[in-house]
Amino acid sequence: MAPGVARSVSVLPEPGPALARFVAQRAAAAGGGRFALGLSGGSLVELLTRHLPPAIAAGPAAPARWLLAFCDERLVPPEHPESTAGAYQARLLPRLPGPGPRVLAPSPGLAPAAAAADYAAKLRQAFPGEDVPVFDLLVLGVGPDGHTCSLFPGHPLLQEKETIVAAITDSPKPPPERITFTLPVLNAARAVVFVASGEGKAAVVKRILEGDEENPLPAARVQPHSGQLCWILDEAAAKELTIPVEKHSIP
Ligand SMILES: O=C(O)[C@H](O)[C@@H](O)[C@H](O)[C@H](O)COP(=O)(O)O
Repeated sequence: MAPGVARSVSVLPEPGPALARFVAQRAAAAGGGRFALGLSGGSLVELLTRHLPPAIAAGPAAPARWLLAFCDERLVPPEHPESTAGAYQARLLPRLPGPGPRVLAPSPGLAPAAAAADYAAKLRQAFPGEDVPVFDLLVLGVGPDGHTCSLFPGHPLLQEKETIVAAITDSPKPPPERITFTLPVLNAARAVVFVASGEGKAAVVKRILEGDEENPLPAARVQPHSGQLCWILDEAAAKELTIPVEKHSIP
């Protein structure tokens, strides 16, 4: 693990409520300022839809001061069941107390390279003066192959150092055409939390958290330069770990 990164690993019977509390706590810590939050898709949509509204209702984390963006997006119409932004907008946002967050979503109907450029322009506008947007919190998932966002093992995008949003047209995880934050954005965040559940993730979680590979998996390359890196796992995803973990609590 990169020096200086404060990493915590929490193992809980059910990661959802803990993740929601973590997001709510970080949002509340933003005080009266903006809270810039990036969300990934997949199983996180249901997890956050179910658990974030009650966690927000209980505290001072006002979504009206949030900037909500998506760490990657599948290039399908917003109403398509595979659309990450579409899923959050249909399922999570209506359950947050109004007025809701400012949403930064990719523009639909563009070709991959144009969609990436358009989303990067939106980010630059939302983070004026920042070469690389600095999010307060990024919530990421991890695939069984170690991908995160739409950054896949062995893909040239892992070497991307300049652009903040890249297009991929050969995603091994369907649909094939996507856009994604690049590693510079992920590693600029003040805090990153990964969530992984289920036995199917146990082997890759062990590789990422305990391995020291010459060619690290994409999720293992997420080492926020000045921030906090948290992993929230259920017992099944953590079952192959030998490192010390926090049981039943998050930092
Ligand atoms: O839109 C996506 O596909 C995600 O951003 C992707 O990176 C996801 O987080 C992982 O594939 C894990 O997905 P699950 O949590 O559903 O296993």
